[in-house]
Formats: sequence, C-alpha cells, structure tokens
Amino acid sequence: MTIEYATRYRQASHIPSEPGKPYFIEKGEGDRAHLFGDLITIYAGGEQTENTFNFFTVEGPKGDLIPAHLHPDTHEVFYVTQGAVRLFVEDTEGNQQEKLLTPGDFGFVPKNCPHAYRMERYHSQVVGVAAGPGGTFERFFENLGAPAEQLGLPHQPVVPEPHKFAVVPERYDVRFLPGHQWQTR
Ligand SMILES: O=C(Oc1cc(O)cc(O)c1C(=O)O)c1ccc(O)c(O)c1
Repeated sequence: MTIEYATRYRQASHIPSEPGKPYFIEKGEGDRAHLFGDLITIYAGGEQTENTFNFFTVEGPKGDLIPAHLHPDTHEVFYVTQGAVRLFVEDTEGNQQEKLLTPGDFGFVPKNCPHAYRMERYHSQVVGVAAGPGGTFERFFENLGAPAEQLGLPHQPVVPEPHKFAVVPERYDVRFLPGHQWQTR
C-alpha cells in the first residue's frame, strides 16, 4: 500500500501535489486517463518537478493510431516496454523517418517535429517523458479524454467532443496536423 492524497486532479491520488515530497507508486497506480483507445498513467508531472519534466506510460491496443501532430515547445521521449510501436517523425527540414520500436528501443522527438505513431502489437506500452520551454503537458490526456478509475484499456474508445478539440490541444502545446502525409517506405 502507498499513501493516497486528495489533489486538484483526483480525490484519491498517489501523487502528492506539494513539491519536494518523496513518494512511491506501485505499478499502474498513477493518475489514469483514457483517450481514444489508450490508457495513460501519470507518475509525475510539472507540479512535482518545478515544470522541468514528467513521467507517464501510454498503453494501447493493436492498430491504435495517433495521428500526425507536433508540439511547438515540448520535447518527447518514446521508450517502448511492451509490444511494438511504429514511430513516424519528420525533422524541421521536412525529412521523414519511421521506425518499428520494440521493447528496449528508444525514440526522441524534438519540439516542432511532426510525428505520429501506431501500436503494432496487442497491448503495447510506451514510457513517455515530455517537457520543454513551455513546461509539461501530462494533464492533456484527461482534459481531452477523461480521467479513469479502471486499471485496463478503455472498453470503448474515448472520442472527444469537437468543442474539446478546438481548445484543449492548444492549451497543452499539442497541434494536430490534419492531412499530413507520410512518404516513408
Ligand atoms: O502524447 C503521447 O501520445 C498520445 C496519446 C493519445 O492517446 C493521444 C495523443 O494525442 C497523444 C499525443 O502524442 O499527442 C505520447 C505517447 C508516448 C510517448 O512516449 C510520449 O512522449 C507521448
């Protein structure tokens, strides 16, 4: 058992909101959110790190595609721990690459680089760390999607209402790029 706190995000969270406090979180027991087919679990965010970095996992079903987007002020890490994830990325000169990442493989996406990814095995998992000049963006997932109590993937995809797409991504430094084409392979 670990300690539970009431925070601005959850009535019961294992993440203490005041900075400077050491803590532990057991597997899967971070603040959970569902977005599309994904389960996102936050273990640390800007409140704990003076806005310097966050730490979260993203799990999704086979075939789950996160469409092209970029973050003007956020660098991102993709470290695959389960399954297989195909990461597509374009540098700021327009050069595109794609790579199938399997457990232990790592991808880095600097700020301003369009990227997308697709889960290629059942229940793939990526460890994410994301931060940049604009801070951290971990509460994007529960604001565009929904906070979740359950430990597993959503039973039905959580598809945000159009009005949320109009305001939430921008607030968290996410810009979706409709119509973006990948010419890799
Ligand atoms: O942010 C990450 O993934 C996402 C997951 C979603 O369900 C919706 C999204 O819009 C995104 C997104 O990329 O914007 C993500 C995933 C894995 C990782 O290592 C990261 O650094 C970020």
